[in-house]
Amino acid sequence: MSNSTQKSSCIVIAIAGASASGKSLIASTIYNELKAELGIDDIGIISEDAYYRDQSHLEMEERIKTNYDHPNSMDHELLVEHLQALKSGNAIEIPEYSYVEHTRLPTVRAFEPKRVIILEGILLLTDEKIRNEVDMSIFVDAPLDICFIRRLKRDMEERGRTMDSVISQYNKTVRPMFLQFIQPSKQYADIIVPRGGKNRVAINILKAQIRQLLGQK
Ligand SMILES: Nc1ncnc2c1ncn2[C@@H]1O[C@H](COP(=O)(O)OP(=O)(O)O)[C@@H](O)[C@H]1O
Ligand SMILES: O=c1ccn([C@@H]2O[C@H](COP(=O)(O)O)[C@@H](O)[C@H]2O)c(=O)[nH]1
Repeated sequence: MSNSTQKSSCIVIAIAGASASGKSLIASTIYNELKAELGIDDIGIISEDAYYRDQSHLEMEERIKTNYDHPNSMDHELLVEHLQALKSGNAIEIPEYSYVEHTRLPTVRAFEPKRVIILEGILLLTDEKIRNEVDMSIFVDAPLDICFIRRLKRDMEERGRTMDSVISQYNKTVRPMFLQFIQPSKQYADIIVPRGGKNRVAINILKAQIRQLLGQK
């Protein structure tokens, strides 16, 4: 539960888990289904990936070497600042990130305060400062081989990667950082969702819990 000292009517849900475990799919399913009940202005999704650090000062060959699965690659300070601003009723500007350029774009996404904010990202639960801002935390638990197959397909189709580059990054950083940081952060989850993004029973339970939290605010 949230340790935040600010009194807020905003509920923050964190969805963590391995890359390609189904976090975005669960987030967008909950968003689409609850938006019909709550209204489009009352629920929103924030991706932790938007908070990868800006690397525009680095050459491309340096950017490619960054370990994007280590907690230090994320600007969690800015994410915490943004969550606190939203809870205080202030709008924020979320950075836009390019997986192809490996840096922030010059554009931002304006985001108004909402009653429900769904955060999704691999490293969210590794950071106590983020955990303190969260009302309910979820860990999506899909087998790593399945995640790898999904990631290989997605990164080649959507993120401009070759098969060799996906395999090399997976062996060098994605898998080791999952084992070192992401998997142990499962201990901080309130709910563990097996099988990834299409677990209907889990999604219904999560929606019911969000409604209950809203009723308590
Ligand atoms: N349970 C599932 N069954 C089949 N495909 C899935 C399932 N969950 C996710 N996917 C697909 O796998 C890919 C990665 O899922 P995504 O939700 O984007 O992962 P993440 O946000 O955890 O990186 C997407 O193409 C998504 O549609
Ligand atoms: O420039 C970048 C930034 C991130 N990544 C990889 O993205 C995943 C996290 O995104 P998911 O949508 O949760 O899969 C992370 O594992 C990074 O390795 C990247 O390759 N390049």
